[in-house]
Amino acid sequence: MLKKYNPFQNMLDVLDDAAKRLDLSENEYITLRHSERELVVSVPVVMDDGRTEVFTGYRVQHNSTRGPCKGGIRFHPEADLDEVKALAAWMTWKCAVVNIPYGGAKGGIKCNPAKMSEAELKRMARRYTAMILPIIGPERDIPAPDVNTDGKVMAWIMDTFSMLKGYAVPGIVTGKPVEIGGSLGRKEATGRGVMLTLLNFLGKIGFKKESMTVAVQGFGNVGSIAAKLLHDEGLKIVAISDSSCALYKKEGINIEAAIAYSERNNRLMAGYKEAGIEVISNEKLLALDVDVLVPAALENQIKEENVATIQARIIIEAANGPITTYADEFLHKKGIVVIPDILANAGGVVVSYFEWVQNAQSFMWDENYINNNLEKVMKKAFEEVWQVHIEQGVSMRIAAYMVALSRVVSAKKLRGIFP
Ligand SMILES: NC(=O)C1=CN([C@@H]2O[C@H](COP(=O)(O)OP(=O)(O)OC[C@H]3O[C@@H](n4cnc5c(N)ncnc54)[C@H](O)[C@@H]3O)[C@@H](O)[C@H]2O)C=CC1
Ligand SMILES: O=C(O)CCC(=O)C(=O)O
Repeated sequence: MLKKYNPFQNMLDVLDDAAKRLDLSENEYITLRHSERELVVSVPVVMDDGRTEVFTGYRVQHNSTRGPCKGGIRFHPEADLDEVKALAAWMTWKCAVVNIPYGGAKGGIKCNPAKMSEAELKRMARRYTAMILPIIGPERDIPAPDVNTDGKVMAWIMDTFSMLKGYAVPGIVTGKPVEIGGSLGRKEATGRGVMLTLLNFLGKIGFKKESMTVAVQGFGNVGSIAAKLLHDEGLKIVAISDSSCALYKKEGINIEAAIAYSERNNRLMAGYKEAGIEVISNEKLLALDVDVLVPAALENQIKEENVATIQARIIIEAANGPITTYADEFLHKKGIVVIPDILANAGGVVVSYFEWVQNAQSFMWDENYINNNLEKVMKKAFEEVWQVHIEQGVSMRIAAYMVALSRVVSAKKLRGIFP
């Protein structure tokens, strides 16, 4: 029987370690071991067959010291309070590590979107919005897409919030369609940030990117775009997977064809054919002998049970929390580099920040401007983390937490809200 891993406990383990290395007293950071606010809501939905089903929804605000809370909303059968608490805290650290003026939040609804019609999903998203309305707002807490949510869901949330306010409020969500105030480049931003961060890292260690092999677990928004952009940079994507299958091709998969297939096939790769492609198991994908492994699906994918099988030289965490604490320590001791989630996948929230600023200005920036600014923010954050990593001799994860935690603690001191 597999162990149940608690992602919030994983977050606390790293937080305590970083706090110790920063020489923080418990008083200075104890509040950050707790969420500021945790809202659990019942979301009744009339299903297409006339039954009423009551889903459980969450919105957790971990910390708002540095600005309004920010973070995505996921629809997933395994969503629970501990998961959403961890994801909210990771948003606090992520926004601090890239130094954008936000705190951290996250939301979720425990449901199986694969078994729901679009009409049911829409009614659920609207009702959930109404239930969390008292704690969200463009100056308080701004949702965005995450697993199984996208621009369409953000548009429903924006519409519901706007209906209840009586006027259009585009700044209530980010990641919405461009036609209603979304930002150019947001859809690609998380995958772009993953690509930029990997290139920043390769630049430091002097590896040549051309012909490096890559395996990507998860082929949704983040994984498919990271795969496409890494492929465009000359890396060879030899394996991809999603919840329906995992695929391997030694010579490199045709990523554009794979993305086109997934879009036609309800975002699933099962049944995809290409000369020389093999179906493998998800476990085998994680254990492939590749240069770079990109977990881009869910938490706790690399854990005690399978960490010894990992052969990749570099793991870049496109997903939030894909590696448990035990596995992280194991990989560190083995010399496998892990580029941590709060740095590697921060591109999404950076462009969300640009979207929110554009909404406040009622102005639209062009895509080159957005991508160039994203690149600058990601580079600066990488350099800051790298410096701590080298100077303190700690893993990049601990270094990233140290950068983030010192920013949040110093903001708390400045605001005089200590402890
Ligand atoms: N969407 C965004 O802007 C951001 C997302 N993230 C994180 O990236 C990860 C992926 O999110 P999205 O791409 O947005 O979600 P998505 O819903 O677009 O894609 C998730 C993908 O993972 C696959 N998947 C699910 N379970 C799997 C399993 N056991 N094995 C292999 N594949 C599996 C799904 O089939 C799908 O292809 C999550 O951890 C999310 O929190 C992080 C930063 C921003
Ligand atoms: O774009 C955002 O506001 C947050 C995206 C997100 O949920 C994440 O970075 O995990």
